[in-house]
Amino acid sequence: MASQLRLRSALALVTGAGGGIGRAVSVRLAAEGAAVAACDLDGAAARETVRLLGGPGSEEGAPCGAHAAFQADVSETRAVRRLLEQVQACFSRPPSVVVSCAGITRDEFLLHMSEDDWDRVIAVNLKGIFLVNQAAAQALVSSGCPGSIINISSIVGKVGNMGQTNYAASKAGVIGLTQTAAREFGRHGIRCNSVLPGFIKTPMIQKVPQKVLDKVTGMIPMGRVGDPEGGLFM
Ligand SMILES: CCCCCCCCCCCCCC(=O)CC(=O)SCCNC(=O)CCNC(=O)[C@H](O)C(C)(C)COP(=O)(O)OP(=O)(O)OC[C@H]1O[C@@H](n2cnc3c(N)ncnc32)[C@H](O)[C@@H]1OP(=O)(O)O
Ligand SMILES: NC(=O)C1=CN([C@@H]2O[C@H](COP(=O)(O)OP(=O)(O)OC[C@H]3O[C@@H](n4cnc5c(N)ncnc54)[C@H](O)[C@@H]3O)[C@@H](O)[C@H]2O)C=CC1
Repeated sequence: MASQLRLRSALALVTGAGGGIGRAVSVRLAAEGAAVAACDLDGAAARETVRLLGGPGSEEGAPCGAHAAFQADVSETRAVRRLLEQVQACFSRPPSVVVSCAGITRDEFLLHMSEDDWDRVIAVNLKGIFLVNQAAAQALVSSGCPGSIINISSIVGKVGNMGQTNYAASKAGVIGLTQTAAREFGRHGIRCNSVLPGFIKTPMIQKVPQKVLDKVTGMIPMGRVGDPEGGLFM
C-alpha cells in the first residue's frame, strides 16, 4: 500500500499519453498517486487516457480535476510553450515528473528515404524532446522546484535497425541530449534519464512486416515482444 502514495504530491506531464506506452505510463503514475497532465497530438486520445484514469477533465474544456488532458504538437515551439503554460494554469504548479513518450516512425531504407520522412521523425522524436525538456526545466528552475525528466529513446538508438536511419538517429540523439541535460540540470535538482525499450506491443509496431517481427522476436530471450504494462510476471 505504501507504494500507492509514492507519488501522491507529484504532478506528472506525459506526452504521447494517448498512445500505447504513454497511456500505460499515465495509468501507472496515477495508480501511485500522481496527478497526470496527459498530452497528445490526438486530443481525443489524451482525453480517453484521462477518462481511464477516472478523473474529471476528460471532456474537452472540462475543469481541471485530479487529471487533465491537453492537445499539443511537441514539435511546435509555440505549442510546447502553451502546453506548459496551460498545465501550470490548470494545476498551479509546474510538473515535477515529465515523461516524453510522443514519437513516430516513417520507416524506409536509406536508399529511398524522403527528406520529409527524415525531417518529420527528427522534428517529433528529437526536437520534440528538446522543446519539452527545455520548457519543463525552465518552469521548474524558475519556481525552484526539483524534478525528474524521463525521455523515451529506443534500443534502436543504440544498435540501429534496418529501415530506420531517421528513427535510429532521432533516438540516438535523445540519448545524447538526455546525458547532457542530466549534467546541466543536476545543479537545479532535476534528474534526467532515458529509457531504451525493445519491441513493445503498441500501435507503433502494427506496420512492421510480420517476417521482420518474427526475425527479431527470435532474438528475444522471452520469445515475445513486451507489453506496455510491463507484464513482469506474465
Ligand atoms: C544485437 C541485437 C540486434 C537487434 C537487431 C535490431 C533490433 C530491432 C528491435 C527494435 C525494437 C524497438 C523498435 C522501436 O523503437 C519502435 C519501432 O520503431 S517499431 C518499427 C520498427 N521498424 C522496423 O523494424 C522496420 C521494418 N521494416 C519495414 O518496415 C520495411 O522492411 C521497410 C519499410 C523498411 C522496407 O519495406 P520493403 O521495401 O517492402 O522491403 P521488405 O519489407 O520486403 O524488406 C526487404 C528485406 O529486408 C528485411 N528487413 C526489413 N526490415 C528489417 C529489419 N528491421 N530487420 C531485419 N530485416 C529487415 C526483410 O525481412 C526483407 O528480407 P527478405 O529476406 O528479402 O525477405
Ligand atoms: N512500441 C515500441 O516497440 C517502442 C516504442 N518506443 C518509443 O516509445 C514512445 C511511445 O511509443 P508507442 O506508445 O509505442 O507508440 P504509439 O504510436 O502507440 O504512441 C505514440 C503517441 O505519440 C503521439 N504523438 C505522435 N506525434 C506527436 C506529436 N508531434 N506531438 C504529440 N504527440 C504525438 C501519438 O498521437 C501517439 O498517441 C515513442 O517515443 C516510441 O518511439 C521505443 C522503443 C520501442
